[in-house]
Amino acid sequence: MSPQRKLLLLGTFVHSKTQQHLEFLHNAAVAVDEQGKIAAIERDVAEASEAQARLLTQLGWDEAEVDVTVAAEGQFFFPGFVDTHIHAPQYANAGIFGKSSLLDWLETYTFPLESSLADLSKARRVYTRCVRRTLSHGTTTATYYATIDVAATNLLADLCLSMGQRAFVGRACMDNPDVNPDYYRDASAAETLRATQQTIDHMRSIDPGFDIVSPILTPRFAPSCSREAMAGLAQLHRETNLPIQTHISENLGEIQLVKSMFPEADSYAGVYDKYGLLTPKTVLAHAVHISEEEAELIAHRGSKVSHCPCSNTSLTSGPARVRWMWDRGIDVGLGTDMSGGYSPSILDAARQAALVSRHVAMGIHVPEGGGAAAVEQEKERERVKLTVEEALYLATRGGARCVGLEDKIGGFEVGMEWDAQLVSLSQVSDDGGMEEHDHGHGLVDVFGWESWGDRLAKWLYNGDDRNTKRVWVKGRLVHKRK
Ligand SMILES: Nc1nc2[nH]cnc2c(=O)[nH]1
Ligand SMILES: [Zn+2]
Repeated sequence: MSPQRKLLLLGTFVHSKTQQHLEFLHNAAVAVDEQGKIAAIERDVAEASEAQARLLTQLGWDEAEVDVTVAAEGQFFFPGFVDTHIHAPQYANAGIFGKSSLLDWLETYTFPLESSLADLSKARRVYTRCVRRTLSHGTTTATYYATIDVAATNLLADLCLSMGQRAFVGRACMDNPDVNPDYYRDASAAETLRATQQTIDHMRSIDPGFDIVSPILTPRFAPSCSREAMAGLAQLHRETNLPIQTHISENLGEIQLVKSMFPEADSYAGVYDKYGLLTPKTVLAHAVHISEEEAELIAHRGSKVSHCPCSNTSLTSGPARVRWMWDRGIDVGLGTDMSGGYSPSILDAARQAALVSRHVAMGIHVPEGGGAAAVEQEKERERVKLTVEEALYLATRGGARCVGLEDKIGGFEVGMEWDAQLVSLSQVSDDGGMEEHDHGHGLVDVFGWESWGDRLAKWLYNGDDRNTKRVWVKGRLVHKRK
């Protein structure tokens, strides 16, 4: 890859300071070095030009070696989104799920599509589009499931690297002949491990430090794996410290299936724990129906949860309880779970997380007739609702923690990497029209009197890819909207 130029970004920067608070840096400047790292931040200067001059002097950088990007009025820089759970091959099915729920959806829609991507020209089309599309929605890091096919999985890794999306790429492991169809499964546990190793070797050859693209060990979900395959993947994790991803407790039928298949375990989480897969580097997608004991076990092991609200609604899996998981000390991020979820957008996932938390609130029974119990339940209803700040935290820093990148991405701090998006919200002109340059800027209208907090709320609830003008990963410009 050709060496990158240094960057200087000027204007308003917004990021999560904590889970509950956004921080707004106005008239600020961020300097990014050739390695894509934030070298310095200057805040609260009177004018952008002053910030620029100060930073260049402080760093000893020459103006000629720096590319400058200025966020105009109504624009701001925001950390790139982290999608902690997405199926790249299923992109071709986004929106196609009818009235299915998990187990029949897998059989009817998903396995046939995934197996067809052994055709590499088809895989290239779908994967190229998936990476481009998610980048255009501001996803700078994606934790992908691929398929069982080694060549197509390696191709996905190649495409992420060449298009510049930070990615964890997992070959789907599924060797159980009783659950997986004959036309789409690994021949044996040994084959599962051998094929997985081939994808690890490939990713090491294209990105030796796993800087942009990293393998992730991917037992599809307990029912699709033999005990030997799960134990073997856990052994591989202990040898390599590679991350792990899988699904857990998404659907009631699935939970029954796990119970009948693994009588030796106390629970679904107990199956993964028994076979060594519950680790601090494990991301568990869904966790809709986990019990108190399972939550305690997951928290104790330090495993993370990818909350996939769009998928959980689309496949009628159920409403996952983010506040409840946070209360128990579980780190949570967001996943599109495309195409269980129909949307490729993490902004959309954040919005749906906020809405689903309100459904959780509405499900809390408030006894009639008032009294202390009713007051408590009313308070609880309020408490479980996610705020705008919390939803945007889930989309950025929360996701970064889930995938072990909290020191590198998710916020703007010196030493972190420049994974960011430039967001633009339309300014309404005095006559109620749009400012000339704002045509085609999407659904968000800013009148000018809104606080910055309110602007972010408008973006969360009505924003889309039309608002994402530029996207960078590790300092490299990876998407630009005309
Ligand atoms: N949502 C979802 N759940 C799964 N469980 C096993 N495989 C899948 C999948 O592809 N999507
Ligand atoms: Zn999934």
